[in-house]
Amino acid sequence: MQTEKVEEEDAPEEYVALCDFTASGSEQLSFITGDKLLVHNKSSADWWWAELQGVIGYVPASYLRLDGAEEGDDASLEDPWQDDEYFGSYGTLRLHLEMLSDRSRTETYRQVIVSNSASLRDKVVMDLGCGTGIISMFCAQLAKPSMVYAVEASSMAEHTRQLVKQNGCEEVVTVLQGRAEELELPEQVDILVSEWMGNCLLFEFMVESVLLARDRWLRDGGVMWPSSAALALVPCQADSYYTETMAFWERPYGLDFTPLQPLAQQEFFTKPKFSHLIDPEDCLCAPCDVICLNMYTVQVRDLEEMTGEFQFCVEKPGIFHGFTAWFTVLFESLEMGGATVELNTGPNSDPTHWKQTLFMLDRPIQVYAGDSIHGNIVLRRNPVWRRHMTVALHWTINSNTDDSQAGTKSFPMWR
Ligand SMILES: N=C(N)NCC[C@H]1O[C@@H](n2cnc3c(N)ncnc32)[C@H](O)[C@@H]1O
Repeated sequence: MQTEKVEEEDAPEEYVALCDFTASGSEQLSFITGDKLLVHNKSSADWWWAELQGVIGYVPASYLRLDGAEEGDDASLEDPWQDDEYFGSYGTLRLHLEMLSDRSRTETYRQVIVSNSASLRDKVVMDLGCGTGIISMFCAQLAKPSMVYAVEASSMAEHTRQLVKQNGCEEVVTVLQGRAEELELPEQVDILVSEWMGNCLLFEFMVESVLLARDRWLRDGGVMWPSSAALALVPCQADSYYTETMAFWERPYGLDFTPLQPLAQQEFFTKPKFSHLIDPEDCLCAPCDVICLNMYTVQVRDLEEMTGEFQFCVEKPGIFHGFTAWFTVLFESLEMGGATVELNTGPNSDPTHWKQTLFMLDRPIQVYAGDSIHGNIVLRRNPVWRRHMTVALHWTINSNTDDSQAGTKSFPMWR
């Protein structure tokens, strides 16, 4: 006898919060570490529909663990650094091809070596996260250091050894495979050079490895390349992105699809848009540096939460769709008074593979010349997923034309 399988509505499951979460929109649910949430619907891998003390909303799935499960039970929490996935991705050519094809990035590092070639003579260098070894081979070809330790944790290292030999650099360059902060070097280094910057400067948090290696292997008076880093921010228009992802639903093929707009907002505006190429014309005013890192003094603990204030004066009327961020790094000269080299990934410089990062507000706001937009940005490192962070923006618009408006929004990157 055929019995009809009755689809049981999945009974809600109880999860416990592993860390605090601050909602960035009315459809999300805030909670604090230890809160017990009832998950009613795992609507996507990243966001679940849950209830806390009678209130319902979206919550980030990665912040939760099934109640009663032990720390070790959750395989995905085995490695908060996600090293297998992370170094696995760098064991293939795709990302190295992208980085090597970025001429602005790669030529800047070459220029740093060339303009310091005399001072590099007889120096000991560490190239942290050398990838295919391009920076190390620039050192060996364009200067005469006594030794370059090319450190690479991914399986690319074995190919890097071959490239070093293929290019006649094996006398100077030693490739070491492993995490830089765990490796034993035979000596301290005079220069720690690394290309560690991620989207929005910090994503991947490879910078933590650079700081740990600095503390362990850079000799007193040694040089960090980059020497400093700054995150820039600007209020901006993003009309084409808004039109493509939100306005589109107003009259597609003469139909009214506006009921999908809340979904579009959740899907397209909840996370930052990486690889955004902002047109300089879309900047509503001059950018400002909101976070600055001195690579000699910044500490790993400082990376947990970084806050930057901003005060913008709108230079032209337009639509305030959101904020765009990018970074600049500086390479100080080895010679006193020598020229500093800059790598700027902003809209007025040669484009790089990082492009810029766009943070879309939930709703566009008309602004006028003379309006002020002030507030702050908070980069909060994910307490569970150590390569991820949340970027929270708080702003107030004071206008002579309109009533003042205030807003706040948190963007997970990515967990
Ligand atoms: N955003 C970036 N510039 N990523 C570059 C990352 C490169 O450094 C390597 N890498 C990242 N972290 C480490 C580390 N702690 N130790 C050694 N290599 C590393 C990674 O395998 C890749 O080849």
